[in-house]
Amino acid sequence: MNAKDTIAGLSDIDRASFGENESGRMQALLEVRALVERLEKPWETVVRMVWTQPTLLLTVKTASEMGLFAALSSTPQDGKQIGHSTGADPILASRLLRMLAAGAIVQEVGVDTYIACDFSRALRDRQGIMSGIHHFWDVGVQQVEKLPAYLRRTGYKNPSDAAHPPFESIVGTSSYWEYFNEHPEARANFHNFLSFRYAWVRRRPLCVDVGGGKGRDLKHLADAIQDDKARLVLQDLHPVIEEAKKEQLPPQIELLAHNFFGAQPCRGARAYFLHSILHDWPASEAHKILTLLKEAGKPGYTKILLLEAVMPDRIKDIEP
Ligand SMILES: C[S@@+](CC[C@H](N)C(=O)[O-])C[C@H]1O[C@@H](n2cnc3c(N)ncnc32)[C@H](O)[C@@H]1O
Repeated sequence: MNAKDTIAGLSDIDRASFGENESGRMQALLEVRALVERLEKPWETVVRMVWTQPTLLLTVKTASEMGLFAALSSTPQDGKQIGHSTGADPILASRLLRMLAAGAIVQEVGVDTYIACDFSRALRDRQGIMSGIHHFWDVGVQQVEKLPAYLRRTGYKNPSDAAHPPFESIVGTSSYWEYFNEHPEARANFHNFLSFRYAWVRRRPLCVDVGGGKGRDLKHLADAIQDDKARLVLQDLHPVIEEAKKEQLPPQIELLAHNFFGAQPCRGARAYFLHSILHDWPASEAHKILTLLKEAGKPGYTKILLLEAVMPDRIKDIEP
């Protein structure tokens, strides 16, 4: 097959090509990323990292706040019309729309003419997937800016003091969770964003989701097992549990404010589940969290289930 045919074949592939085959879709994504790395020249890679991606990110943030995604529809409109309907300078609206079209976030259908696409429609909802972009502004931007200087200052010592993490010096509070106590809107952005993550589902009659956020995983578990007698317990810090109460979770999910550095009140569970918890803590704190769960569990019966993204020793061993 020549290069032209190969490229034509690639453009026929999209998410729908894989149906329910999630692993096939992930495998294709890894292949495509590897293809980009093989094709890109170093200059192009750096441009993508320092210009294209940050610019796209700030354009999406600005477009959301301007109401630009809400102004788009399936009827083609030019930048001027869209600018007028949002109250923005039409020239600025056109410039942002061109950037969004280049990033495949809106669809360009003619010169300076655009329509909404599935992704831009999803971005209309401030509490939807867009909350991830706002979350990055809440706590990500400062880290991008200040972490290199922090590490330089500390002589490139691996951060392992849970009481004084880099976050404290960069953002000013001792942890994300402290920061969220002082900024409930930032906490809402974080948990709204997490609600979109893939869910963990296993058939177990009793599960305590430790640091389970607003209950996304337990809700999927409850839906999957369809057993309203299964006792499922959602635990997180008090303010998060208060947020979870607004989520209309299935009735068999009990909500319990609990700090995982204290003795586990729910004893002898079939499973204690920790999704993206341990990576937030140095080894000594992770050890403490697990020890408390081990003490609460029933020997030979209880399982502690960890779901974490783990870097393989070699990048080439990444599994979809
Ligand atoms: C990265 S989030 C993961 C949330 C959820 N498991 C998920 O996968 O969507 C970490 C969670 O740990 C919670 N958390 C942080 N410190 C905690 C503590 N000391 N006790 C209980 N939960 C805590 C946070 O509120 C947050 O919901």
